[in-house]
Formats: sequence, structure tokens, C-alpha cells
Amino acid sequence: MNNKQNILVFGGLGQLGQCISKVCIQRGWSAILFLDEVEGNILDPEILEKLFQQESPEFVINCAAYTAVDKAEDEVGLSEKINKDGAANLARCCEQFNATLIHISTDFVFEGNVPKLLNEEDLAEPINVYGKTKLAGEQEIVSILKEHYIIRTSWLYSEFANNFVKTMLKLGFERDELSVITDQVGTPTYGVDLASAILDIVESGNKTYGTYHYSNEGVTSWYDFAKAIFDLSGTEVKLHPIPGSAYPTKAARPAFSVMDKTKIKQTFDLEIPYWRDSLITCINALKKQ
Ligand SMILES: NC(=O)C1=CN([C@@H]2O[C@H](COP(=O)(O)OP(=O)(O)OC[C@H]3O[C@@H](n4cnc5c(N)ncnc54)[C@H](OP(=O)(O)O)[C@@H]3O)[C@@H](O)[C@H]2O)C=CC1
Ligand SMILES: Cc1cn([C@H]2C[C@H](O)[C@@H](COP(=O)(O)OP(=O)(O)O[C@H]3O[C@@H](C)C(=O)[C@@H](O)[C@H]3O)O2)c(=O)[nH]c1=O
Repeated sequence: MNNKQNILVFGGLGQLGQCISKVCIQRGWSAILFLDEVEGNILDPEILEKLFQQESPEFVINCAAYTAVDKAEDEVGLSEKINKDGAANLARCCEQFNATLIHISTDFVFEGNVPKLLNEEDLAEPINVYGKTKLAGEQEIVSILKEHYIIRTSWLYSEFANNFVKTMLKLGFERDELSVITDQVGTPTYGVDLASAILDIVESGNKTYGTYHYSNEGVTSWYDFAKAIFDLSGTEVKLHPIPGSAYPTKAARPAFSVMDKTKIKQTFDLEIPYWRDSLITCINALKKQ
């Protein structure tokens, strides 16, 4: 990596931002600035313009997002502002200041009603507000800026911030029994693996811009994922498989959102770990905390 390449990370203190920071430390990358939601508020064009002027970034990584899937159903305006308008603001600055944007999106842009591997050309038809606003953000970027990589990922977890793995470990510690749904199927993604892939793309110099899918390898349900979390962490809890209808949530979620990763693997020559192997890595990292 050429350490002169300036990189700005928006949402730098969120889950994925912290994963990127971890991998940067491992790789000895230092020309990278992690911005919180105040100093790098993607809703404030003035702040953004100043930052871009001062830093002249070569790459911008957008990890900033509104990610509260159920709450988004009640906070449509805020979700749209952050996920759509914020993404557009960054794309405009990248266009003006000649930067490349790496933007993170989600499997929740898909309806997920067919058990078929989803590729980048498949029709995106989100079924909840979060997914709709993330798709709108993608569309803004595509219309404003050629030099972009949009990376859709799914079921992100890590040792940082809040995520399903940490929620399960907390609930497993507090309760004797837990019920988790079996009829939503997808692939977990260890944030540190995704962070490595993002930095590999930066490092590659490969300018094949466009939309890509990235998750870990394999397929699972939330129930099987929870089972693996408890087995691998040695947490004793009675786990009940239930249908989604027995766990009503404000937002609907895709029943099947397993993504095809052929394009990202072939374009950038990436090897992707199997989800269970990465879960072991994450649980070991959590044990060391
Ligand atoms: N988490 C998941 O399971 C998945 C996430 N994704 C996508 O991956 C990306 C990273 O997600 P993840 O790291 O888990 O999300 P987090 O919610 O952990 O991080 C998002 C960060 O964005 C910040 N933020 C919110 N509003 C603004 C703003 N106006 N300006 C700047 N920063 C802001 C948040 O700050 P604060 O907390 O203070 O509000 C938070 O630090 C997102 O694009 C998300 O949509 C995709 C698939 C799965
Ligand atoms: C806590 C809990 C959840 N569940 C179910 C609810 C839900 O369908 C599923 C996952 O729960 P969560 O609410 O933690 O996950 P959720 O917020 O839906 O996760 C999504 O987040 C956004 C940001 C994305 O982009 C998606 O890829 C995906 O990771 O597990 C249970 O069945 N039992 C439980 O005890």
C-alpha cells in the first residue's frame, strides 16, 4: 500500500469503521482518517467540502449509515436523509474533488422471496424502510459518480459495536432459554474480513467500478447462526427454533438473501473465509477483550 494515498472513513467509529481501523493497524496503514458523526457529518455539505479541501482524499469509504432496521419504520425521514442524501452528498464531493467512493450497502435491498443466489444484476425490491433508503443511496451514487464501488454485505458482526453475535452472547448470559427464527436464511459477514477486502480493493489499483456482493462463504439461518455462537463460545442456553411468525418485528426482513460473490472474488482475486471459521476468529477476539 502506498501510504501517501489519503483515505477518509465516514462512520469511522461504527462497527465496520472499527474493523477497518483494526486491519489498518495490522497492515501498518497510517494515511487514513476515521471520522465520527460530528466531524464527518455526511448531512452537512459545508463540513464535507472543508474536509475534502483539507485532506484531498484519494479514497473515501462510507460506513456511515442509519442501521436500526425496525426503528427505521418509524423514522423514515431520518433514515432517508442518512442513507440516501448522505450518500449523495459524499458522491458529489468525490466528483468535485476527484476521489473514489467505496460505499457499503446491504442484502436488505432484495425482497428475498425466492431461494436463489442473488447476483449484482438481480432486481432490487426492498421490503422495509431501511432497505428502500439504502437502495436509494446506491442509486444516487450511481447517478452522480462513475468512480465508485458499492459493496453490498449481509448480517455483519464483529467484536465491535452492536451486532447479532454480541446480542446473542449477552442474552445467552442473562437467560436460560432463547427462541430464534429458522425461516430467514442468509450469510453472516465478519466485519474484519470485509474490512480486509475493502483495503485489498484500495490496494489493488483495479478500477473496475460498480456494484459488488460480499459476505462470508456458506449459508445459514439466524437459528443455526445462534446455535453456532453458543456452541463455539461454550454458552449454555436452551435454544428454541421458531418460525418468523412467532417473532413479530416492526420491519419485514427478506426470507432468503444469500448473495453470489463470484464477481468480487474474480475481479479482485479475493479469497473469502467460510462463515463458521470467521465466527471462531471473532469469538476468540471477544474472549481477549
Ligand atoms: N450491521 C449490519 O448487520 C449490516 C450493515 N450493513 C451496512 O454496512 C455499513 C456499516 O454498518 P455498521 O458499521 O454495522 O453500522 P453502525 O450502525 O455500527 O455504524 C454506522 C455509523 O454511522 C454513523 N452515522 C450516523 N449518522 C451519521 C451522519 N449523519 N454522519 C456521519 N456518520 C453518521 C453512526 O454514528 P451514531 O452511532 O453516533 O449514530 C455510526 O457510527 C452500513 O452502510 C450498513 O448499512 C450492511 C449489511 C449488514
Ligand atoms: C434478538 C433476536 C432476534 N431474532 C431474529 C430477528 C431477526 O429476524 C433476526 C436478526 O435480528 P437483528 O434484529 O439482530 O438483525 P437485523 O437488524 O435484522 O440485521 C440486519 O441489519 C441490517 C443493518 C442489515 O443490513 C442486514 O444485513 C442484517 O444484518 O433474528 C430472533 O429470532 N430472536 C432473538 O432473540
